[in-house]
Amino acid sequence: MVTIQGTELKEGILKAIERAKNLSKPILVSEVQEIHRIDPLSFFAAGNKLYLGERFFWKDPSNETFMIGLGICKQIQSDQAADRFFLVEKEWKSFIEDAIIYNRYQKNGIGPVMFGGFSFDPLKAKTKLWSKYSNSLFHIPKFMYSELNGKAYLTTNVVCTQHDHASLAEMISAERKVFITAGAELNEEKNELINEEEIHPEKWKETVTAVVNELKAGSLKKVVLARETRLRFNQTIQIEQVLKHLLKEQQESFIFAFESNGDCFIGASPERLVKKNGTSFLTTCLAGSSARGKTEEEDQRLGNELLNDPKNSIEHHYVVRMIKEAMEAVCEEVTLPNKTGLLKMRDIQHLYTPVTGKAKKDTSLLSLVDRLHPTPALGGLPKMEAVQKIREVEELDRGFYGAPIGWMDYEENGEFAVSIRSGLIQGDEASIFAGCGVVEDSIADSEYIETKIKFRPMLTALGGIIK
Ligand SMILES: C=C(O[C@H]1C=CC=C(C(=O)O)[C@@H]1O)C(=O)O
Ligand SMILES: [Mg+2]
Repeated sequence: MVTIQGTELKEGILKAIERAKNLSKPILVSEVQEIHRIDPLSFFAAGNKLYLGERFFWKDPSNETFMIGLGICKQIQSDQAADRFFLVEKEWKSFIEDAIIYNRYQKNGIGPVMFGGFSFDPLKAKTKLWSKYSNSLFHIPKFMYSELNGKAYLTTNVVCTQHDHASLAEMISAERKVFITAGAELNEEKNELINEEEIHPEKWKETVTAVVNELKAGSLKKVVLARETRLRFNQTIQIEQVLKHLLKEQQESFIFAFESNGDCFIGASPERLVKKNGTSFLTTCLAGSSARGKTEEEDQRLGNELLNDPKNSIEHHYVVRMIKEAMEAVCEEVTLPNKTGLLKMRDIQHLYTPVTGKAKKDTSLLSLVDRLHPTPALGGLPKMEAVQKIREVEELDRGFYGAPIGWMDYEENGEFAVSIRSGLIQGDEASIFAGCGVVEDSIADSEYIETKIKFRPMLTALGGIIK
């Protein structure tokens, strides 16, 4: 049983109504309370009735951070392409500027937090597939459960206008009591796949070959090409079931779900784009892939082959080169290990180089997202030329796939992942996405097999592959 005192919230709401009158603008009240641990997935599921379509779920690879948001108290969204990272940051700052915040805990990821992301390329023509997601889209939840190193917190956010009344506090307290004490049951119905359609695989391979030929001839070094598989199930896909599966099978990954207007973008990405804590930044180079072995020996052999494979090494090296340069431009110091490592997930292993840096003063999280996205793990090298090439030749509307997804708090700390190994759930259908780094030595058939492996985590979690 979780008991929550509502005294600060009530006081805050009274103050906020007054402030809203004086400043003629809506005012946010945010209250943080330490609470007993709740299973993060059942908190998400508890929002199923009241907040369906307005929820998010986030877990980091260390399994030390869970953030689950229910309801939307404010949305930041835009389809504008120019300065999109800067504009989101500006709107966020102005939203929290006059906020009344009750938070006595020195932690990142509690209090006012915005969660969301960006599309891969705002200049690519948008299709119906992604009509429910603006090119920049962030939600500030009404209620957020954060679990940080085993401690649990509940943030309640309320936006007050001058026309609101003190009774708002009682309404909010009653609302949160319902889902905090409900202890939601997970729906155990399994999703059953009834149709699977790879979107034009032969054409995709032809594009890969055509791009390889261009790489041999011109100044482009690498282009990441992605494709889609469309799935249909016997019933409305149970998002909780998909998350449950990902949480169990993809523990080394970021796990995210982001609902918008009835659709849900969901995935288990092993790739960190950037994490900020004060002036410390952490980012990751992840590119170059191989299957996992069936036995310990085979797995080690495949890992060693990957570490020594020239084609995969060059794929990886381009990412390291670009990220190092981007970090050096904004950091006092940048640290990289001198040897490439391996990162192993259930279905796949990758070449891996973590990068840490101490940022120069006033380097914001979103300015670094802007600098890094897309790294050559999702775009290519040189960056602008590669993105232009993808825009021209790729059939897929990537939408939020391959782009920054994550959160930022009111002190501007936060974390973004690169949203790969992901899919878009739309009722009883879903699209899943996978891409791979095409370099001069790429062979279309091998890249095709690589994307097949990259579909597996989402396909399995959706119920499309029975283990
Ligand atoms: C583009 C994807 O993966 C990237 C991240 C790691 C390894 C990659 C590769 O080896 O090609 C890709 O660059 C994807 O999973 O859809
Ligand atoms: Mg690759």
